[in-house]
Amino acid sequence: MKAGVGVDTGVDAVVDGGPEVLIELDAVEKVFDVRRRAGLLRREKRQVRAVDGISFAVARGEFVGYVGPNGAGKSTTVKMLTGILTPSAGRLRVAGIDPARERMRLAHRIGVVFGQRTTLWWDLPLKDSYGLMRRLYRIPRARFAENLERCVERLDLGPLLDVPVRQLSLGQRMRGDIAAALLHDPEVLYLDEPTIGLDVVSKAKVREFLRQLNAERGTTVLLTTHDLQDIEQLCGRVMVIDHGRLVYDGTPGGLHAAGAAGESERMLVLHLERELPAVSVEGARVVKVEGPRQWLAFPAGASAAPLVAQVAARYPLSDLSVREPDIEDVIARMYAGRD
Ligand SMILES: Nc1ncnc2c1ncn2[C@@H]1O[C@H](COP(=O)(O)OP(=O)(O)OP(=O)(O)O)[C@@H](O)[C@H]1O
Repeated sequence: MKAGVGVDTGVDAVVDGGPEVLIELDAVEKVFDVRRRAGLLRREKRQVRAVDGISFAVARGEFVGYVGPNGAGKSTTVKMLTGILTPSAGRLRVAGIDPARERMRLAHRIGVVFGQRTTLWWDLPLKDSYGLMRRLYRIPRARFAENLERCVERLDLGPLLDVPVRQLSLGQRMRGDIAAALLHDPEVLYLDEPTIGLDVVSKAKVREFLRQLNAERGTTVLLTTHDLQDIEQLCGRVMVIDHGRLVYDGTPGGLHAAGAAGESERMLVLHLERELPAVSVEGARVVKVEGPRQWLAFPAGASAAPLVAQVAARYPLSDLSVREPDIEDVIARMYAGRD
């Protein structure tokens, strides 16, 4: 492992009167048995080691990013943390509870938001879903009203309360789901891709809400995302998992340093009015041309403004966008930096 890419379980930080540990994994493994057809009659048994000996501790109030490439083992970890899956080996505790053994008791202490799926009732107005949540979790009326009011106000849900969930846009539905996960005051919130597919305004709204939730209420958050900006804007700590193993545990800044083999780059995507040879712009290089569209890479730390000014002055520009580097880019560079 490259120097600076240390894996610190964080356990040291919590002994003797340190912050309270809320999530604790000790050498946790999850192995799936997969059967696949290997001929007409034969079936082959294969094992997939989705989580391969992971140890970490998250203290109360931390906002932690849990990232990694597709298939790295993130969802499997989160499923074990909610009690949906039982670890094959190792020890796991959330708020002192063994999730697989006491899933229902744990449900009162945690909130879960899956970006790709909703926990809301599809045909019911948002507020009816919330009413059902209140009964399901046996939330006292006064507390429910207070929590709902805060979420409605801060997530701009007021005009949406009477709208059936299936009529909500993705961003509206996501805000609705986040509120639903918080009505019972969970101490821990797991968020799986909460900003995926959202427009810039909705992303900003969701991030600001989560930031406040963590700062004001001290809710501990474990965030799975492919969006580097989620990590940079929200997380004090980021853990990178790959092939079921923890390969980085530290600050988001340190992640960049670990991936410093090549400087992080952003992409300026130009839509020209017609097909042209590769443009020539100081401070950026053309990496792809596709019809009237051209992709220009430039250092992530540099401003896009002078590049846009140069292009606009010299070429027939009809539209443009800037693509941020994503977590995969950074992780790929992290590996490239190792021998
Ligand atoms: N129920 C299952 N049965 C068999 N294999 C599984 C099962 N669930 C996950 N896997 C395998 O375990 C590995 C880790 O999957 P997991 O869904 O945890 O990854 P992930 O990091 O969440 O990926 P993504 O970013 O794509 O959601 C993958 O190889 C996946 O195919």
